Amino acid sequence: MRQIEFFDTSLRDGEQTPGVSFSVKEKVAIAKQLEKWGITVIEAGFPAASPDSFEAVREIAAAMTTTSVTGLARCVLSDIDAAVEAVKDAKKPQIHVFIATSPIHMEYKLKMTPEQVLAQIDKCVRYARERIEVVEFSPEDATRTDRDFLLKAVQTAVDAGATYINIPDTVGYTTPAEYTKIFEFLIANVKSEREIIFSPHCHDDLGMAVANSLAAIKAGAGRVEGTVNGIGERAGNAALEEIAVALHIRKDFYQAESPLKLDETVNTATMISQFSGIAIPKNKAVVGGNAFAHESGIHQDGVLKNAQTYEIITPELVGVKHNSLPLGKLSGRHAFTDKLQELEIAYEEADIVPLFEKFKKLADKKKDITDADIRALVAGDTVKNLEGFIFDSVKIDGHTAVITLKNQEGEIFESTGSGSGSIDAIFKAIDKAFNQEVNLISYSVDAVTDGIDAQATTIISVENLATGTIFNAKGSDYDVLKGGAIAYMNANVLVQKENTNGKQDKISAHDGI
Ligand SMILES: CC(=O)SCCNC(=O)CCNC(=O)[C@H](O)C(C)(C)COP(=O)(O)OP(=O)(O)OC[C@H]1O[C@@H](n2cnc3c(N)ncnc32)[C@H](O)[C@@H]1OP(=O)(O)O
Ligand SMILES: CC(C)C(=O)C(=O)O
Repeated sequence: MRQIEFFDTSLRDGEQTPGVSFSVKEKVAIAKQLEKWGITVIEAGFPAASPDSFEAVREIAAAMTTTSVTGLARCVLSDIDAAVEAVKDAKKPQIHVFIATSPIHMEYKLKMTPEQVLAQIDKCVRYARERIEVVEFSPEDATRTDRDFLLKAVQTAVDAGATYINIPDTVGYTTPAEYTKIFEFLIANVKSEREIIFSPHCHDDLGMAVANSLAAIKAGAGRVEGTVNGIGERAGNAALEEIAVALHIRKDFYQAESPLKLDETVNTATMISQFSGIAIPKNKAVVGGNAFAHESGIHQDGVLKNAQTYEIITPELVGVKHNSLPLGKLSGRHAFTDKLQELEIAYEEADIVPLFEKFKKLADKKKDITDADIRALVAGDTVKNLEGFIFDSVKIDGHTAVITLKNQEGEIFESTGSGSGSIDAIFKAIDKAFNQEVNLISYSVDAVTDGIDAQATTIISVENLATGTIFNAKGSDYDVLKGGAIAYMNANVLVQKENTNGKQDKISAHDGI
């Protein structure tokens, strides 16, 4: 099996992400984590860019024990001097020299002829190689470079002493099939006595950075460049964690493996996200929050029976403790009962159908169903056992409320009330529906779950004016008004029962609901 070298440029190209700037201390901490992860070479910065860039590369070079450290330099002697000075104390120092070779870059940016560019490559790679043994050369914008000129540029660098040839897709322009041909062409035609190692360096402008990098590996590249979480200039670079996991999962196809300790992947990704301030998208491959979450009923059922039905990557592989089956409107009964068991909620088989229906109604309105939601849903469900009315809906129009109640025969009662505010109007509507003398003693609302769409529990105390008995009742819903209406209706049901069955002792919320 071929071992692919992993070259991480999170601290150089990754820091070119608009808005990202790592402190020297952060860079050293990241480099230590990259070494723990198993990265072969860290491009620690562009030493000529600023004193801090230089200092970070110097400190990282001194701190690494097994990982190679390189610094980027233009084909400018003073840049190479700065890079050499910064990496020279590394146990395994390298230098990375680049110059653009595409017509547009040569003519408009460098204002150099192709011959001048070739002469500069020869001079600068030789200069670097006289100072540091391992030199990498990059013909910038290689994928928009004329193939024959690209071969000349690469051959010039190899003849001048470069060991590594990096073929950057600087503007994310290439495709897997085209990039494959470029690598096959160069590998077949570059002449050297020494072993030359080729690498892809891909940007994600067309969303193909990882696919292009993998295509290059398949075509014979022995090293791959990229960043953690794919951070980098514009749309970013190829995400190294995705490449490493793709090699691992599709060993059968790539016949190549990464040196990474994959169970350090999530730790590394989290650190980069925290220090860069760039959040990891939930749906990102390998390290996104949803990478091991199964939402829909058919998937959840499959995963409960055998995780491999819908999981090609085990969460443990990349350092995640376990997968998750978040409950939502697309969940099925298997996942719902699994959650009741996980939360150790006792239930009768007969409860499952009505509880599940209630859960589905809640899930239609609330995106993230949390454990607390499930507990509140099950606790509040006892209202169905009460005789009399079941709350159906509430509509508010200004200070007027229209409530709908259903009795056990399925008959619908609508009642309207007006008040000084929404709650007052709802309670007046319920008073009318029950037509009994009730005095509201206290009313309080508590958020019982997280988020702006959290469920709230309303706790109500009322006095039955006919008997003087105090009743407590509660109601839970994601809609505070509806929760209040349910609580007040529950209290009224208790009052109605007493008026029908004779005087009761004071009834607490738990007794009542
Ligand atoms: C594709 C990539 O990611 S390349 C890496 C990008 N990274 C950076 O740019 C690092 C941060 N950069 C910097 O701090 C600065 O740009 C510096 C210190 C490198 C240079 O700053 P300045 O000397 O002020 O030049 P400036 O950035 O304005 O322009 C770049 C100059 O380098 C030249 N140049 C660009 N690339 C190369 C190269 N590979 N080899 C030689 N010259 C180059 C440009 O033609 C231009 O030259 P000019 O001044 O004669 O027109
Ligand atoms: C310097 C090179 C490797 C680069 O970052 C690019 O071309 O994107």
